Amino acid sequence: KAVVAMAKQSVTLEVLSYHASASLDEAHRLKSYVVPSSKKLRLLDFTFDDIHMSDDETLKACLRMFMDLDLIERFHIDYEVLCRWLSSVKKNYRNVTYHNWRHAFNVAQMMFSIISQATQWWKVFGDIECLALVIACLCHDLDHRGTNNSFQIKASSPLAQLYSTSTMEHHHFDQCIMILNSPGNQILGNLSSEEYSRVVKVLEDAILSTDLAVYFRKRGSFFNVVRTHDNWVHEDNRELLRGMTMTVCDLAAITKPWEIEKRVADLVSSEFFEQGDIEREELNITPIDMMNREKEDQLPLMQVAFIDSICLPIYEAFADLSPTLKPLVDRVRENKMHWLELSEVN
Ligand SMILES: CCCOc1ccc(S(=O)(=O)N2CCN(C)CC2)cc1-c1nc(CC)cc(=O)[nH]1
Ligand SMILES: [Zn+2]
Repeated sequence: KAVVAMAKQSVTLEVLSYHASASLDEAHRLKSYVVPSSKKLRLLDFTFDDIHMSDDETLKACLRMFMDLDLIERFHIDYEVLCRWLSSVKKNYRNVTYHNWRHAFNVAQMMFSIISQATQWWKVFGDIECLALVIACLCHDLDHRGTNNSFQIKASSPLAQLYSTSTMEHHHFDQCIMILNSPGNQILGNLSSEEYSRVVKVLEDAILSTDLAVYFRKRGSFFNVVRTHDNWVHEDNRELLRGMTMTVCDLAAITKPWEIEKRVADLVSSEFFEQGDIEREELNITPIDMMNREKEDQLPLMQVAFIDSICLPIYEAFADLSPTLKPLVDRVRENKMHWLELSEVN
C-alpha cells in the first residue's frame, strides 16, 4: 500500500513538473486565429502529411476537426477553454523521437478523416462517442517517455508499480483526465453528469485499446462481427469497433505513401533503438531484435512481418466494412512491396 502511494506520489510530482497547463498567451493567441477549412488543411485526405505544418497550424487543424464534427456547439464547449486544452495537451507530450505531439495529431487526423468523410461512422457512433474518440486520439500517448510497457517492468519504473498491465496506456489515460480536470481546460464542463461519465468510459476504453496486447486479445471477436455482418447497435460490437478504429488510426503511418511511411519508420526505429541502448547500457540486458541497433539490417523484413501479422488483418477487415477504406489496405500492400525490395538489397 505504502509502495503504491509512494509510486503515485513520485509520478505525480514528476508529472506535475511536466503538466503546466498551457500559458494564457498561447491559448489567447490560438483563440485569435482564423481557422482554415478542412479542405484547405487537407484534413480529409488519407495521404495527409503534417511535415510542412507549424505547431500552431496543427492546433488550428484540431480546432477545425472539433468545428466540422459540430462538437463545439453540441457540447457548449467554451472556445477559449478548447484553445487552452489543446495547447495543454500538446505541451504534455515530451520531445521524444516518435511518440510526440505530431504522432497524436496524425492519429486524430486519421480518426477525423475516417469517421467524418469516408465512412460517415459519426452517425453510427453518435456525438458523445465521436467527442470521446477525438479526445482519445489527441491524448492516447500523453507523457510518453519513448519506452514501451515491457521496459517499465524491466526498469521497475514508478509507472510499473502503479499499473501492472497496459502500463503506459493507463498512464496516458490518467494524464488525459488530469488535463480535462485542470482549471481553464475543462472542455467537458458543460456536459451533464451522465454525458460526462459516458465520455470518460469511452475515453478510457479507447486509450487502453491502443495497447497492441489488447488489439491481439480482441481482434478475433471483431473479425467475427465483421464476417457475420452483425449489427453495430449492440454496445459490445460498438466498443469493439471503437477500439479497433483506434488501432487503425494509431498504426496509420503504414497506410501512407511510401515517402511518408519510410520517414515515420525511421522515427519509430530510432526511438526503439534508443530504448535498446538504455536496456543494454543501464539494465544490462540484450534488447529484442526490434530494439537492437545491431540488427538494423533486419528492419525491412521486420516491417514485412509487422505488416503481415498486425496490419493487413485489421486494414482488410476495415476495407470489408467500408469500401471507402480500401485505399488504406492497397497502400499497406504497396509499402509491404517496398519493404521487401529493401530487404533484398541488404
Ligand atoms: C520501424 C522499426 C521496426 O518496427 C517494428 C519491428 C517489428 C515489429 S513486430 O510486428 O515484429 N513486433 C511487434 C510486437 N513486438 C512485441 C514484437 C515485434 C513491429 C515494428 C513496428 N511497430 C510499429 C508500432 C509502433 C510501427 C512500425 O512501423 N513498426
Ligand atoms: Zn500511439
